[in-house]
Amino acid sequence: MRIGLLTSGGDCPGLNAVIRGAVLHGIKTYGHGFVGFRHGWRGVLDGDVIDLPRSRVRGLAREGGTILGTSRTNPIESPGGGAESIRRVMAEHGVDALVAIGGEGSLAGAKRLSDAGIPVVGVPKTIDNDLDGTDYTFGFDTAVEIATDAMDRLRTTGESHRRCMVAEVMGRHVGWIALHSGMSAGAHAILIPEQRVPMEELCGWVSEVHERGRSPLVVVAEGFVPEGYDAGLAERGVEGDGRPRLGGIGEYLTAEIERITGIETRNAILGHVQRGGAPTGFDRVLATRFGMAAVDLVTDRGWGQMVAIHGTEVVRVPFEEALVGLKTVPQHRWDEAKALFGR
Ligand SMILES: Nc1ncnc2c1ncn2[C@@H]1O[C@H](COP(=O)(O)OP(=O)(O)OP(=O)(O)O)[C@@H](O)[C@H]1O
Ligand SMILES: O=P(O)(O)OC[C@H]1O[C@](O)(CO)[C@@H](O)[C@@H]1O
Ligand SMILES: [Mg+2]
Repeated sequence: MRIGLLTSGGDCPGLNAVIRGAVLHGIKTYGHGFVGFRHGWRGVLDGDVIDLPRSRVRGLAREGGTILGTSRTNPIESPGGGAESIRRVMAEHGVDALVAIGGEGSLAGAKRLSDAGIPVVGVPKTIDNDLDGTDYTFGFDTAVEIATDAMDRLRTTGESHRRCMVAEVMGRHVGWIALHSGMSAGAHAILIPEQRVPMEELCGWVSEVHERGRSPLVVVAEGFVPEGYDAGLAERGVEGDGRPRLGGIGEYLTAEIERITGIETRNAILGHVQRGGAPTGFDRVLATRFGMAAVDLVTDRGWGQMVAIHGTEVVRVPFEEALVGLKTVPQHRWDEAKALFGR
């Protein structure tokens, strides 16, 4: 078979390891051939294709980003989109099947194409870890490592000045990165989109920590909204694709904490640093296994499914099961973390 790979949505560490795992396993085990579509679904619509021989994936497991490039192109509603155009492009390039490596948005597109008869399977990716149907997505562990390292550094400068430090991490709809990096760095408050904490409660935690001689560390996910405030708190307009532009809640909290508690406070927005650079060992292994399993899935003609990890086993999950809703932080995980906030 000749298999076309594409990476779609925000990039994340481990995408290249998926490509390498798929190509090596596919060539060595089955004798398949591989091409890559450039810039996500855009390349599939435009027929923008590169060959992926074994030599092209050498050493890729440790490289960040994606050698194919990515985009947030909608494969159906974009100009030139739809199953018929994609079928035509695949035929022109002799591509028998697609492996879509993406988050919930990109895989929703893959599901619709699969429903329309396109032979496509999925590989779940995102630093946000918000995809249901898999215990982990690769990229998440790397993002947590990067954020933890940044917070360790914020703590030493914070302690030196007896300041409160606010660290804003990614997490548009869910707080997994905030929860894990905050817990790992010993944060005194963690604020996530799933929980609407009032400002008074947050300031209470900050003051208690300061009173016992420590420098408070507050970790906030970009999608957090304090109780009693509306969702438009950090108005920064919208992205090209209509998503609200996030980033800024940390700045807002910093001013509010300083105003309410009188404690000198500083803010750091970690932003895209969390998505850059080499994947951790955990993510390299997960991504490599996902790439290999996706090729097994294609070989078995398991269209309309994605690979996933349940416990330590790589499994197959139908798109329709995996894409029902986002995997949010459950209440008990928040309660567990909250027991360590403040005093
Ligand atoms: N139901 C859908 N049908 C077709 N295309 C979709 C659908 N939902 C989203 N998309 C397309 O997929 C693109 C990527 O989705 P999104 O921006 O959510 O990224 P993602 O793949 O979920 O990855 P991440 O959230 O990690 O960046 C969207 O910009 C949109 O063009
Ligand atoms: O790269 P962009 O378009 O700024 O997107 C940022 C978004 O992508 C993610 O990194 C992954 O979905 C989110 O955490 C963040 O809100
Ligand atoms: Mg998404």
